[in-house]
Amino acid sequence: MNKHYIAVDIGASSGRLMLANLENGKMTLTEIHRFKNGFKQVAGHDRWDIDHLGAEIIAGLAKVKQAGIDEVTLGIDTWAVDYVLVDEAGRKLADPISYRDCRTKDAISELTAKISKEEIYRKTGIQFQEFNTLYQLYREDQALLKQAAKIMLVPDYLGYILTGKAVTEVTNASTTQMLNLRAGLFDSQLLSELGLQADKFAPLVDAGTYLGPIKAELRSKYDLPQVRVVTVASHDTASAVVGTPAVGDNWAFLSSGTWSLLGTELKVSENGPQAYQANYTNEWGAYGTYRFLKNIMGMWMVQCIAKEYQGRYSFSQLAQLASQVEPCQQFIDVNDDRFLNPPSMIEALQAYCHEHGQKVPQSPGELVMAVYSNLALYYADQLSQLGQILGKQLTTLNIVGGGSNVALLNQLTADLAGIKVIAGPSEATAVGNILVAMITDGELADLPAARKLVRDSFALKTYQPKHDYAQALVGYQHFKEELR
Ligand SMILES: Nc1ncnc2c1ncn2[C@@H]1O[C@H](COP(=O)(O)OP(=O)(O)O)[C@@H](O)[C@H]1O
Ligand SMILES: C[C@H](O)[C@H](O)[C@@H](O)C(=O)COP(=O)(O)O
Ligand SMILES: [Mg+2]
Repeated sequence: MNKHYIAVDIGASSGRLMLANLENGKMTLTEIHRFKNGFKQVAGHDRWDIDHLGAEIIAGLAKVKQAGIDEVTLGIDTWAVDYVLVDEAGRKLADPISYRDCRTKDAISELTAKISKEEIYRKTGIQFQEFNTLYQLYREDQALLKQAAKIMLVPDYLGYILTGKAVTEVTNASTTQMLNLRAGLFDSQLLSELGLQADKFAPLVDAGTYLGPIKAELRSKYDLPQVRVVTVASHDTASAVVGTPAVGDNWAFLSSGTWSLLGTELKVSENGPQAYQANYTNEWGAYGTYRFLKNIMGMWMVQCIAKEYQGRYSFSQLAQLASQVEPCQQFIDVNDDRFLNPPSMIEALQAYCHEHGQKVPQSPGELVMAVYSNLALYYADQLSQLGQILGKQLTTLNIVGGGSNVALLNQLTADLAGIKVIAGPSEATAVGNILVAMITDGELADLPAARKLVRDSFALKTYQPKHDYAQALVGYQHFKEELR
């Protein structure tokens, strides 16, 4: 492949530009640029620094040019649900508010007093999370919303500032909980509940749509290569699923990053009563698929612990400390709302254990093992529920993302879920981003061919169940019953 592909993958904790090369039927990824992401309190809300993210993309592209590459194809994927309000002149009206901001507290109960949860789920098939765009817009500053010409989801906004072209890519648009499954459009009733018209959003496009060239003024101002921007599966989890090296039909994925997104890929959405009761979501995937998944709190909890130790321990050091601690010494519902954005994760974990009569973790290793153990218990529980809802026997769990680097957690998950775990690639999101651009360019035929390339290119590790945690699993079920 004499073409160069760049993935811009911006997760909640970090962003990266990854350069792909294809030789002898194998893809290699080179990290060109990595930068921190995160939100800060600005003007009364937790906000992302969207200009910083734009500047880091430019900085990464300048490095590509300095490396002697004059022409690239680029895709952008980021976290979901959050948006930028843009005026008629295309200027942002404010920095985007983070989904972890408290402004949407109790918004679901308020909005669903007007239109029932059952009706919203029948229309959209999307999980109820208070941070969904639907509730953010419901709580948005109405004057600012009126002043806005367009609502742009974060990756679409970043594509817009690079090219001047505005679109709304569907994998990420589905996370708003405003897309109607049957119509394939923003639902008119939900829009009217918000006092919005459909043209408040740019036109919907499928993943893999060519967006346009980078603006000439950016190229000259920053000495950048020629850049063709393709709107890929712009929800990072959608790209992660594309990049999952799955084979056959009985597989589940765990996109393990700031969030743990556990689910499987469907050809037809599943928004029946069982899925509704279990709060599973039908986020749209690339190529007409659906990502039937559940959000689990994820490595966010470890990120917070690491931050509270002022970065004294790297993530691998924390995993090493955790490996010296017996697993499953306490039971914690990792999806308890208190863990979404606590002032102190350590205090939240310890208070939870006090309240529920569980052994209180104290040391860094005990805290991280408590998180790993209860993430793995939650994964095991959800895999069982996933199989029941879909009536299928799931035999393999593909773990991708940064969390797939944690051998201890991969093994614990295999043991507790009694399932084969295949770990990697850790940068599956970036890989999936590039695969969609390659399919658009005709460099790859389709999704199965793309996933074969992933299997042929990246070292994957397999973990078979080998330790018996029957007692912990029984204890966890009792703990869950007590929570009800
Ligand atoms: N070598 C490692 N050892 C332990 N944990 C790791 C390692 N590498 C990554 N992680 C975990 O993966 C997380 C980052 O995953 P990543 O997919 O990059 O997140 P995101 O895309 O949400 O920014 C870190 O917060 C950390 O918990
Ligand atoms: C808020 C959403 O649920 C979140 O964006 C999730 O869908 C996601 O994609 C998180 O990706 P990370 O790479 O930040 O874990
Ligand atoms: Mg990510």
